[in-house]
Amino acid sequence: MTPDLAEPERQRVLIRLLRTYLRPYKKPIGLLVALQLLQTSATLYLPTLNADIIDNGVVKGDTGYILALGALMIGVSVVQVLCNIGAVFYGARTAAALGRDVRADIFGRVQSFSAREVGHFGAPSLITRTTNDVQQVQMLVLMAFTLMVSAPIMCVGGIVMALGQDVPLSAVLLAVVPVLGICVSLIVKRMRPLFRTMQERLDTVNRVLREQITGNRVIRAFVRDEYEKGRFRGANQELTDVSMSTGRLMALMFPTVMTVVNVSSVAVVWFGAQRIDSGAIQIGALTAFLAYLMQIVMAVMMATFMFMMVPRAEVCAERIQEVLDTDSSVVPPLAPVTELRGRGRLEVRGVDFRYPGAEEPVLRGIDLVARPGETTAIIGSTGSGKSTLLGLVPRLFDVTGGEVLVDGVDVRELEPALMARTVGLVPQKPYLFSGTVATNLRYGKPDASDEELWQALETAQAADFVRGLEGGLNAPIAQGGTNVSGGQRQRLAIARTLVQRPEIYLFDDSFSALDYATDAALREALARETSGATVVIVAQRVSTIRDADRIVVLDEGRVVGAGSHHELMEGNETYREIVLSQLTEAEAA
Ligand SMILES: Nc1ncnc2c1ncn2[C@@H]1O[C@H](COP(=O)(O)OP(=O)(O)OP(=O)(O)O)[C@@H](O)[C@H]1O
Repeated sequence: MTPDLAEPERQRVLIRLLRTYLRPYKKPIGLLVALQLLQTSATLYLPTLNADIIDNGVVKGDTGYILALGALMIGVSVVQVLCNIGAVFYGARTAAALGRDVRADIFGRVQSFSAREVGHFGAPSLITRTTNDVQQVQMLVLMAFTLMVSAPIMCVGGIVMALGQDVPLSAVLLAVVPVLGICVSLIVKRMRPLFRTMQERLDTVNRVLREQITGNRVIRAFVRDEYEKGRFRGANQELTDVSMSTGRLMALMFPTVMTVVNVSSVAVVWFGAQRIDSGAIQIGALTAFLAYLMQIVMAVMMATFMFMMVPRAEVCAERIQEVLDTDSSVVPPLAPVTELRGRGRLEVRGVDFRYPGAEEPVLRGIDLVARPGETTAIIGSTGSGKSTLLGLVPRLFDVTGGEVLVDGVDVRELEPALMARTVGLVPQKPYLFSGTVATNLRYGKPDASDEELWQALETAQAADFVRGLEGGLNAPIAQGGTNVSGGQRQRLAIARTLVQRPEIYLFDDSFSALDYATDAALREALARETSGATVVIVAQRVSTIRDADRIVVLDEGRVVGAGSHHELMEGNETYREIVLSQLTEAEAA
């Protein structure tokens, strides 16, 4: 799904992301750079001071000199430590702020997505991108703040200071630095593709896990635990394999670097001893030289650490940017209509709809009108396009042809808040959020009073069951509403829409999990409650819709008939077939 970008392009994506999100933090970044400069200079100065103490204090037995320079060394060390603390503090704070900002923007973008974009990325991948991917970029930033200033200065400064101690001895550096550079870049190069695979496999683990948690009941019912365990084991093993491969490369890095360090230390001591023997340098200079060698190697090591993180962060940045650059296919109107003149007349005019990527449209040339004060029912066989049609009204998707009008205004022109006030959809698979019964019912109208909630519950035939719950309105609801039954969930979802009091009610097969008596009682109460409103009911069950003012029959995405129950029984073969598959001739009459 993620396009495979070329390496330079991927680097540009990371740089663009960092530039955008670091721009507001110029001041703290400037401060931490200054602090890093100071602390690195102090670090570089210390071995020279040490050499001075040895050569001019210890060797000559000058205690006063040792004390004076010792005090200076303590002062320099204090400056170094304080600057380091300050730099780490500002670095961590800025990196955390960057992470927060990127996460907020991804979340905002995902919220604007229609079902089409969510389907394109997949929920697990969107979650990984918002959490893990952002964290990788955040970690790189933190590392860069600590090292980007200090590592190059340490490296170059170390070389300059080493040259200052003894030029011929510095020839050792000519061999050490390139050898280190080559070893490290070879290892990093091999790591890049592995990191990309690692993020993708992490996505897979998340997907499998999510599916297994969501589908837990089905897995139990089919006793497929072993099969699912195997599936997870496979995904988990693949992630482990790629992690092991990167781990092995990282493990290779340390012995390689340490070998170079040790060999070069021996070389420095060997040549240094000869230089001391010949009187060219003093013992202090050799000590300082060794310290600078260590600083140079440490700088290269730290830079390597950072570069090891770059490929992974690049992959993550690309995945983050992909989400941020994706526009919702349901675009908010440029000049939104904020008020409607009417009571919620719904008209579907010549509507076609094709799902993204599908060859055939699922709806073709649909015309229908649902008027205020009337109940319009839509019936049709499974897969005939009923849910799709309802979804076009609150713009879960936008039509691919024709138009959907509310009080004569195209829904694509409506201000989202006005849309929410006007159209209330009870989806086929209602979703309840974690919280309480009350927080769920107030979802569309946060200021609704308890009386309003109870009234909606009464109408939805859910009052008795809520009264029976411990805590009543404050009874806890689990994520997805998994701690209530399917029928109870449906009724709570109906009550939630009733609390909102929209002008157009869309019930998508919302009575399917109810028994006949509850279904009838609910429809009767609903008729009283929603009188004056436009009600559209999608149902499979004939008894649910036979009393509707108008019944629209859908077949393979087309309207094949419309009228009252009796009219359709007389003249519509598709309707007759559906009805007679559920009722006898006598019952249907
Ligand atoms: N997200 C989607 N992507 C692609 N095709 C889809 C999608 N959702 C539904 N479809 C297809 O569109 C057609 C109509 O589906 P829809 O859910 O609207 O039917 P329905 O009449 O509501 O069915 P049911 O009575 O079973 O709920 C089906 O053939 C289905 O395969």
